[in-house]
Amino acid sequence: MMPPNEQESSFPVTPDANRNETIPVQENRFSSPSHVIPCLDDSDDGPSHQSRQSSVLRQSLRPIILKVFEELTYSIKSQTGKGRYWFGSEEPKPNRLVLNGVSGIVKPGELLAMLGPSGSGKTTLVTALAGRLQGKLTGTVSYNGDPFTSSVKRKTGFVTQDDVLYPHLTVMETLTYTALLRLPKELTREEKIEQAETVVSDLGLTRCCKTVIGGGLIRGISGGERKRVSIGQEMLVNPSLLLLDEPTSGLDSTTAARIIATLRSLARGGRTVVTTIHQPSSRLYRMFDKVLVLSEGNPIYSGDSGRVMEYFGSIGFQPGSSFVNPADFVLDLANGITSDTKQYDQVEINGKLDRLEEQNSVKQSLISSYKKNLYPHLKEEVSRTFAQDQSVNGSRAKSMANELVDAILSFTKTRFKGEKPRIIFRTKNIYGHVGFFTLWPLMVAFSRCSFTRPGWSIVLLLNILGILPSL
Ligand SMILES: Nc1ncnc2c1ncn2[C@@H]1O[C@H](COP(=O)(O)OP(=O)(O)OP(=O)(O)O)[C@@H](O)[C@H]1O
Repeated sequence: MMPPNEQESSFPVTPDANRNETIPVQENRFSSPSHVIPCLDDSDDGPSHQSRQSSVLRQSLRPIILKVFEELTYSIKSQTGKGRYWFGSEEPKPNRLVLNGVSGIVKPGELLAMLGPSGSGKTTLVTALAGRLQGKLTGTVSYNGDPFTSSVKRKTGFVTQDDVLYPHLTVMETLTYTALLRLPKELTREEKIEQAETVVSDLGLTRCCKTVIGGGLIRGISGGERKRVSIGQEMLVNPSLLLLDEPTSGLDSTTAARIIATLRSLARGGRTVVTTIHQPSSRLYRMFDKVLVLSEGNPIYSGDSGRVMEYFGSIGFQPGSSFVNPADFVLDLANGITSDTKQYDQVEINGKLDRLEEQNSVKQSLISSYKKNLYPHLKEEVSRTFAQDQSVNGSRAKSMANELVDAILSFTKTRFKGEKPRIIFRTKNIYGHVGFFTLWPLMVAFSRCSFTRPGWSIVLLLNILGILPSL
């Protein structure tokens, strides 16, 4: 089957555009996932003990209200053009697009899965969202409307594909040391240890908590347990935003389902959870709230997981059977394989070249359909939520500005022994000039929340100009 020509979709709107309600977020707490099968000695933990631990965890949760990424593009220098011309000048290396115009929104309470064939850019995207991508990244990633800062970093958990764990420590030791090192100093040592114990219990690791992690030469816990320890390390700090790269790779379907259910449970507790995943079963797929499908770095679907079949059907791509796993269907499409292409596969008529051309044309058609049908609605939703961000930031900035004005008033009152604050404007004193010219632009910056925007350089300039007359 040749691809339908950039079909105009009858698909109503971007799934989320009409969905005003967010996923019901449970009580804002570190919820103990109900699905987690209790381990042998889990029964030792009394309910009061559990609730006390949960309350410790609840205190550290500061939800990231919204997360937006707009038109994200990432390119790398291709390694192919290494030949040298005469006189040592290097042949220019063409840039290779790894991500091309990726957009999306994830809200607290939601679990987003990024799907795509191997090499489609999932790891690159999740690394970019974690603020750890080196190189040329264009586009905007914002967290509650703000860029990635050290404060966001503290609230973000990132579980990488390759676990980095110390092989000689037991599971309990690993999580306890992580708790002691990463939890805030406001918590006592005992509370930190309790928190590690809660995570061990929540992730069903009680049975192996005294087993060493193991590694190349030392036999230790299983791959699934290892993955859960890595997730546990991030869960310990109770992140508002949890990013995971292939948390289920190499695991059996039951363990994988358990991990995804844990992630969904964490999302329902008020967190924003984003995970990459290779080949989810239909059972796993149903647990996702949203999916983003990538094909060679290009998005071909972004939205509600439950409406993926409806969307592709609306642009002319139907599955071969009605009992297909949606994840298999979209992954085939992302590879440019339709139900009809598979029949060609079996017959092997025109050889590989024809098939490749056809697959490329299917991919191009899907990319164009995304741009035409889904992207405009997504963009609208992004800008609508962005406006909400601005108002949230605005009110936050106003209260910060009020606090700042109060601080200035109390400073001037003590400094000038109760005189009215306008003394700042009259005095030739250096304090007056520095105070006025330094604090006024700062207030402007607060009220406009322009610390990270070009306005900040104007603020700096005003500061310098403000200090000059006093010298
Ligand atoms: N720093 C880099 N240098 C060279 N190539 C890179 C770099 N980063 C990413 N790539 C390339 O970009 C593409 C996307 O890589 P990425 O790891 O994001 O894919 P993926 O979808 O996570 O794949 P997998 O599912 O196999 O892990 C790959 O072809 C990879 O080779």
